[in-house]
Amino acid sequence: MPERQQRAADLLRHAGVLPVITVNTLDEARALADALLEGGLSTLELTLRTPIAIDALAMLKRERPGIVIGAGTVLDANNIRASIDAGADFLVTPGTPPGLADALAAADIPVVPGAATPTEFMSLRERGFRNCKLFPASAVGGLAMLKGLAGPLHDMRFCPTGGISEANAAEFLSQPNVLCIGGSWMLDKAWIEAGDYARVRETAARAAAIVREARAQR
Ligand SMILES: O=C[C@H](O)COP(=O)(O)O
Ligand SMILES: CC(=O)C(=O)O
Repeated sequence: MPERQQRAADLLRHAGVLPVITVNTLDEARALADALLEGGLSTLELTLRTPIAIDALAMLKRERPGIVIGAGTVLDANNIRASIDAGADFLVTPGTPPGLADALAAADIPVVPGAATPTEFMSLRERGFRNCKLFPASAVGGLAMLKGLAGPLHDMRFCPTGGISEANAAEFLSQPNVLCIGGSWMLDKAWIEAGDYARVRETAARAAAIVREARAQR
């Protein structure tokens, strides 16, 4: 577990921003991944919310080996198995009930289990997890929640996701217990429907710049 924990921490810290993408076709997956990569975001979370998701994950790992891809919306052991078989580099969950936590602890891959309350984070900590997702971050207190967790859970690090935008990204990244922020603000549904991938690329580039600036100020 500690080595996998270190790998999870390293890849989140390296990413800084984790775009959360949901795709409906393989072409859309290619176009979005390319736009994010061109914008400077080479790590992404691809959610298992659509029927094509596992095929898209496998295709991207084959065709875009330079992109680090986490499977998101991992809800059960079947999702874990399918994601690993498709080549996922890591796994992300929106929440982590005990059975899923056990299955994640047994999976030989970096994982970022999600939770929303101190008690849930403490349950994950008991199983050895130290790098977790705070979801849905803004709805459960956002920055105030992260500051509150920093004292008692001082050895835990977080990837807040949910409600983060270009406007508040820097503030989240400036929290010492934040390794990375997740979100879909660079993947606006209307831009995707319009095929406006340039807008995705530009917003991704601004997100990458926010990470660089936040790092320079730490
Ligand atoms: O389901 C939502 C994603 O996890 C990211 O949240 P967001 O769309 O508020 O950035
Ligand atoms: C909430 C999220 O990003 C997930 O579905 O894993």
